[in-house]
This record gives sequence, structure tokens and C-alpha cells, in this order.
Amino acid sequence: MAATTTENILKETMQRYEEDASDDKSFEELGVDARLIRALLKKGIDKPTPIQRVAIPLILEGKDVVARAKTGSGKTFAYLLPMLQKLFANVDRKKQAPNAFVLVPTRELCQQVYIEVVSLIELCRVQLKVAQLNSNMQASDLRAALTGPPDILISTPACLAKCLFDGVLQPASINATLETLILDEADLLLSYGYENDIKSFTPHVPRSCQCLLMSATSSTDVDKLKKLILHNPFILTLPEVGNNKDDVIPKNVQQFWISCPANDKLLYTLAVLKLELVQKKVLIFTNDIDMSFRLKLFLEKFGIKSAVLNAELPQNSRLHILEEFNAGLFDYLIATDVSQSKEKDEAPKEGKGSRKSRKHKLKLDSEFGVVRGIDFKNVFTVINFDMPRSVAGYVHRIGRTGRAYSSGASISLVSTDEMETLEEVKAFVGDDENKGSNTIVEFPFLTKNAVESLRYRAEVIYHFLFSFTLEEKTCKQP
Ligand SMILES: Nc1ncnc2c1ncn2[C@@H]1O[C@H](COP(=O)(O)OP(=O)(O)OP(=O)(O)O)[C@@H](O)[C@H]1O
Repeated sequence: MAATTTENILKETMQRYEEDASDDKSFEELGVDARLIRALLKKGIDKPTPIQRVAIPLILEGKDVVARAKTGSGKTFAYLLPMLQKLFANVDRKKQAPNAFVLVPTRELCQQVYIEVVSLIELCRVQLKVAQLNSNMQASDLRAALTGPPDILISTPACLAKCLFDGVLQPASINATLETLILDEADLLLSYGYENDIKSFTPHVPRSCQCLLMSATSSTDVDKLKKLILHNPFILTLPEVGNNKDDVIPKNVQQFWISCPANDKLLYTLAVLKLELVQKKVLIFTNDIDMSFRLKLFLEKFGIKSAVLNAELPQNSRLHILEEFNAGLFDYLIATDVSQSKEKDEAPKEGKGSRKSRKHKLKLDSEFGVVRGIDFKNVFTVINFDMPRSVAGYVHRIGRTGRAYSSGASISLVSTDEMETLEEVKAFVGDDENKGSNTIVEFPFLTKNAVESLRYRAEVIYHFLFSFTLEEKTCKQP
């Protein structure tokens, strides 16, 4: 009987919030602070996305929330706005530790969230201090960052655990002060090997703390975290994402594929870019880091300036490249997500407590972090130079365009070997134009003649580069 009543309440509440998600409420009607609304307007944001319409009122009511919504749906503001609003209400309070923790899986995401929070605070002209931690910081740097203490702490779970272990943060202070705990990209945190780190601080999270889990997919990991962290028994999983493709691939992204011999991928990419068949900015995904460098050099010889982004680059360089790309300093970025390459299968399975295997897993997963959650600004086109190895990889790559209310396109170059993956993608998203907008179809704008007209020059450049790359030892012989 009790279970039925709880089920009914949950059902009714879900219905209410489903209705809220589909109506046209403004930020003001959601109860967002006028300063934050003005700040959003300065960023060109004037109406909430569906996940924001649903999540913001709930979070403002103080509920624990598990928010599941597709990539690029605006989850960051869905938690940042109510979190800041709560802090605005009590700017001058004395405290022993930060009032809010935002935990994310990678350093790039720490940086991304940090930039977003600081810019909102500055635009609102409110005195709040934000600290961003990373695992390269020495205990003295961590101590300095936490002096004050800041109002908001943005960190990976590992770095937070380190602060506790080194005595930089006191469990009692967390227990006395923490009001909001946010786990962003919650579906990734455990797969990044953070379980023990999370377990090391959860006992110190006070029962009164509001906990939010933001995630792009549902998984057993999210359920595990939910059990580990959420205190408030009223947990609402927001009904935005189901298990079908319409829920995960943005409807405003046109998806194309091109059949292309494996050896001609450089040439086809060149043709697509040189003939301006796609709209900028362009994010190109390769499965192999060497190939990304080769592609960069090749395009450069045709006057197309690009940068590479992969987990082998030092983190500072990665952050710098992301910042420059997002600031519009160049239009083409070649990213490698090694988790989509064969190397992933060769990774040793994680043994219990095995330091070595955990390290290896972290390395591979941080490379996956190049794709997941990163908000590449104003990307219109995603090119799969190599097909990702799974439909999930495809969905995450495509999710880098068509973010929030913008539109976008994707083109996948498919060699004979990759046809099987294309078939899987087709089975998932559909390949029949009549089925609706959310399908993958053959790219109609690149003719064989157009490709062939570039072949001779491309081959000359290719041979020139071949000797060049041998000398430089930067790239391998293709
Ligand atoms: N209400 C809005 N209107 C227009 N743009 C928005 C709105 N809210 C957020 N955005 C923009 O949409 C983009 C995607 O938002 P965000 O990074 O929060 O998505 P996400 O759901 O966290 O995606 P992912 O799961 O990939 O991390 C950002 O550039 C953000 O500035």
C-alpha cells in the first residue's frame, strides 16, 4: 500500500514536470534571480532549455535531483543557476569550508565549469570566491586555493580526496559547511576510477546537504552514486531521456555519410573543406593520434589552419587549444578520442586495487574526456574522419554540435572496414529520409569529379610531407 502511494506521488510529480518541460516558461517564471537573468541575456541566452525548465524549480525548492538529459541540452546552467542563487542569498556568511562542491571527471571540465561560474558571478557583480583544483597542485597550492575559504570548489573527486588525505580540508569543516554537492557527468565518474575517492568524502557530507547528479545517460553507475550520495528520499529522475535515438541525438543535427576508400580519407576531408561543402566551425575526429598530426600537416599545405587535441598533449596545451578554438581563433580542430580506437580493447582489465591497471584505465579514460562533456563553442560540423567504434561513441561525437538551440551537421567518412559500424549507427538512428529529420543519409554534395580534381595536387603534397614527416619524426609514414 505504502509503495503504491509513493509510486503514485512519483508518477504525478513526473507528469507535472514533464508538462513543465514542454511548456514555454521563462527564466523569470522559473524563479531565477534577476541578476542571473541579466547575466544570461548578456551571454545571448533568453529562454531556458527543457532540462533547465524542469530542473531549476526543483533545485530551487531544495530537492535532491538526478537530472538525466542528452548531451548539449544545457545541464550546466541547470545546476549552476540555482546553486549561485542559493549562494547569493547569503554572501557574507562566515564559513570553515566551501559551501558548494562541483565535482567533474576531468581537468578540462573543471576549467570549463570554472570559466562559466566566474563569468556569471562577474556579470552579476556579486562577491563570491571560486577555486578550481587539479591533481598537479602541491599541498601548498591546494592550501592556498582553499584559504579564505572559497564559496565554491570545483574539482575532480581524486583531488578532493587528496585534500582530505593531506589535511588541507577538514572533514568536520565539510560537515559543518557544505550545502550543495554536485556531481556533473555522473555517468562517467565511476568509470574514471573515482569510486574510492568519492567514498572517502561521502561520510562527511552532512545530511542537510542538497545533492545533484547530472548525467547524459542512465547507467548502473549513476544508480550506484545515487545510493552512495543522495540523502533526501524524494529523488526525481527527470524524464527527458529515454532509450530511443530521438532522445539522444539532437533533432537539429543533419547526419551524413560518405563512402570513401581508407587510403583516400585525407583527400576526401580536403575536398569537403576546400570546396566549402560544410559550415564552420568544424570538429574532426580521428581514432589515431598520428593520423591527426598527419591530417593537420596535410591541410596546412592547402592553407587550412587547424589544431590537434588529444590526451598526449600536456594538459596546459589542451586547455589553451580549447580556449583558442572556443574564442574563434581558428575554425578547424582535429580531436582524437583514443577510447574509440583498437587500443581500448588492449587495455588490461582493472584488477581490484591494482595501481598499475587503474593508472592505465585513467589514461585511456582521460583521453575519452577529450570528447565527453567538453563544450566546444559554435561547432557547426562534426566530421568523423574515422568511424567511432560504437554507437555510443557516435552519439557523443555528434553531441558536440547542435548544442542547446543551435543547429549542426555531421559527416562520417566510411571505408569498407567501417561499414559494419555504419550499419549499427543506421540501425540506431535510421537511414530513411522519410522517417524524419533524425536520420543518417548519404552526403549528396561531393561528386567523384570534385574529389578527382584535387587528387593530383594532394598526391604531390602527400609525397612532400612523407619525406618531411620522416625527417621531423613527428608523424609516421602513412
Ligand atoms: N537556455 C539556453 N539557451 C541557449 N544556449 C544555452 C542555454 N543553456 C545553455 N546553453 C549553451 O548550450 C551549450 C551546451 O550546454 P552544456 O554544456 O550545459 O550542455 P550539457 O547538457 O552539459 O552537455 P554535455 O552532456 O555534453 O556536457 C553551452 O554552450 C551553453 O552555453
